[in-house]
Amino acid sequence: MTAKSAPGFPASRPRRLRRTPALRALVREDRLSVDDLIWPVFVCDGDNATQEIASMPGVIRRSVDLTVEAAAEAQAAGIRAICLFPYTDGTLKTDDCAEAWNPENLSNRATRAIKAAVPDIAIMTDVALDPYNAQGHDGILRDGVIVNDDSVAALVKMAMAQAEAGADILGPSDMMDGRIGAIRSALEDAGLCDVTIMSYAAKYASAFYGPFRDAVGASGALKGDKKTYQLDPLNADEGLRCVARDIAEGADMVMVKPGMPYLDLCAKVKDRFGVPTFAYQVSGEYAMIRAAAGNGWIDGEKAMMESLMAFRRAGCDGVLTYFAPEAARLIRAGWE
Ligand SMILES: NCC(=O)CCC(=O)O
Repeated sequence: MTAKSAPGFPASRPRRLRRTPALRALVREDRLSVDDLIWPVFVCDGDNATQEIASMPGVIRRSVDLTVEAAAEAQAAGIRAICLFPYTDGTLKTDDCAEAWNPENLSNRATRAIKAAVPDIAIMTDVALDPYNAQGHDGILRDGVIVNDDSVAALVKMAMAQAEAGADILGPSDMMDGRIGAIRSALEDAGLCDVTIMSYAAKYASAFYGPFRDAVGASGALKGDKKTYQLDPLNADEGLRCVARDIAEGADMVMVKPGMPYLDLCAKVKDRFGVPTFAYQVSGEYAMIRAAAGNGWIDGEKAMMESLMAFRRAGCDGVLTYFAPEAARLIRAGWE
């Protein structure tokens, strides 16, 4: 369209509109706003406790009390939503993953505490069994096989405990078949019809999740890989079919994950379905930018902001990013 209607040189000199900051601002096609950011936070046990995560410099785990403080600070910075990830002690990991639906588990305690103190920030929770699974998988493993339907039954119990704790957005990240429909009907049956679901709909089997597994204490536990449930990085059509299915089953929002290597999927999802579309800029993407910046190889702030703008350009309504507090600060300071 643009190419067909564009006049040739010298009638068209696109650099005319790039000459000054004012002209560039006038014709800028999109904006990155603090409203677009969801901040993933890691929660650990203890009081007034923080723990560093070696593979994610600048990211820490916080005890529930400090997570509440961080949520209040995030809200003051304009961030609308945080996403909770618990670091689960090894002694609580079992083959049946029962800690996942304990109403008093770390994630549910954090949700209640944040809701009580910072009621306006949206809380997203992670629905997947891996933090609670002695086998490190997102589903239940039997005789070396991830069993789909029993995993879905466990995920429903987990999702319901999170919804009852006050989560605003459930984020099923497990990639089992049929979990969105099962969670949606359980919510309806329980009268929790306003709880939203952001489905990790197109989640790829990716090497970029490595630092996250350190952050939630799952790296040691995982045996094998997740290729029987997460998507093959070469499959775009299959990703789109999963998105279509999850929307049909009751997802309010969908996510593509990881983010930067899968921007093509983000654009296709938004174009094809027109639903609220999010990307997860995952731990490995964060770690790469931080590591390169830490070595002086790239300008960390510029690379971070450019990476986040790319999600908007690709059509995403928002992005889950560990950079959220830093990006919020720069956006509010008028970053261009
Ligand atoms: N279910 C959440 C994740 O797997 C996050 C991955 C990452 O940040 O690497």
